[in-house]
Amino acid sequence: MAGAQAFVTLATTDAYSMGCLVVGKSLRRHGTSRKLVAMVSPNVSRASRLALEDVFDEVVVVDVLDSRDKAHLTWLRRPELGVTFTKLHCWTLTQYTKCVFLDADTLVLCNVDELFEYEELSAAPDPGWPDCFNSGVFVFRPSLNTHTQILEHAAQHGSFDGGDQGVLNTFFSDWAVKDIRKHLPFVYNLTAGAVYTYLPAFQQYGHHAKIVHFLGGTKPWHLSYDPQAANESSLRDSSKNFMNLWWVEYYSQRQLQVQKDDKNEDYSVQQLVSPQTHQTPSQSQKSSTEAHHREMMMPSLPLILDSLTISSSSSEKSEESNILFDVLTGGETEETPVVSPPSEQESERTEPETADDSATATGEAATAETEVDDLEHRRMWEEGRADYMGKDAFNNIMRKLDMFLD
Ligand SMILES: O=c1ccn([C@@H]2O[C@H](COP(=O)(O)OP(=O)(O)O[C@H]3O[C@H](CO)[C@@H](O)[C@H](O)[C@H]3O)[C@@H](O)[C@H]2O)c(=O)[nH]1
Ligand SMILES: [Mn+2]
Repeated sequence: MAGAQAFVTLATTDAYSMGCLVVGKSLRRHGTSRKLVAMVSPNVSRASRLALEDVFDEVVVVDVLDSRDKAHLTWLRRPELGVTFTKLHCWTLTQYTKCVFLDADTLVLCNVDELFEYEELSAAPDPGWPDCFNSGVFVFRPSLNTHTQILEHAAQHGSFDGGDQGVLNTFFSDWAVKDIRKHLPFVYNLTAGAVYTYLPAFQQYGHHAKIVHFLGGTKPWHLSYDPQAANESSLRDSSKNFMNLWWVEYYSQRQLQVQKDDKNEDYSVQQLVSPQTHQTPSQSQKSSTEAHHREMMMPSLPLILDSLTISSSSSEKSEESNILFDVLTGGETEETPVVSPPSEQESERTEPETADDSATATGEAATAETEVDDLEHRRMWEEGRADYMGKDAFNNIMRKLDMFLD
């Protein structure tokens, strides 16, 4: 049998912990069957760690590795990135046979468990220099041997960008040309900047986005929720909408509560395996920590999803996701038509099929067709394949939320 597999992320500060929380929640929302591991440095606060333990199977404390490569980092104008060397510790997680690393500034939009079919080292091209891979999303095999080799390589050759991406690209130096199967499709590491640099491609393929990466100096947690963007449907605002979607995921507390309860079944087993990484606080401790965490780190934002996921007392997970679906997308309670940005399927569908149909027949056919569409939409949603660029675009979701909260 194949050994355990895990998604891994990293935070060396409380701010990046907010990102990790969203990575974990978005993976759970889309029903991953793999373990979730967060690596944190010792300075990450207890409140942040406890919040992470609610979502992740393991929270592993790792030492901070610093590249101390000030020259290169200053040149990159991101002096803080030396700590990204800490990422290299992911190779020590040998309790897993294969892992997928996700930067703390990524947001998962659908189930991406198929990534485990790829081999080390698989990654998507970096948008700035596509012969380099971006190290925000990559598939790897934990191995102490590889870990030592990479650290030795780093000590000897340094990093051309001062961060982990430079080291990893010179270590796995044949990535660009050796084996195309190790090139992940760009939709697994879609950088918000791609929207601006190649808008027509984004219009063509943006629907297939699977993981968004907020690469660069401005992270979602630096900004606050922007209702303005939520009301705009221009594709150029998609990166802002992704930011808003990030905040919705961040606040999805109740949703998390239910999934956490589901997870608890094997929580104790996990504890036996790795007692050093798991201090399980009591339920009341957890919720007060959660509240504390929110007070400490969250700016003043409406707790949208708290009031949204009203059905969290239900123990049926599928029922839960149906109700969430209804509230987010209109579903059975739909009163006004959802306005979607124009898309090919959309415009085809609204065109009358034949001009000589009687009004009643057309009406009936249209109703039947809408029902089929609704069912298909619901099925896609339940499979974790929400259409964030179309029907489930943030502005549509917000419109429904506003209706619901009124
Ligand atoms: O103070 C920090 C900085 C980074 N990180 C972690 O390291 C990752 C990478 O840093 P990030 O700020 O996300 O870098 P990017 O803006 O994504 O920049 C690029 O350059 C980095 C340095 O080479 C690579 O690690 C990234 O994958 C690559 O996308 C983060 O997501 C976190 O997981 C921390 O925990 N604390
Ligand atoms: Mn990143």
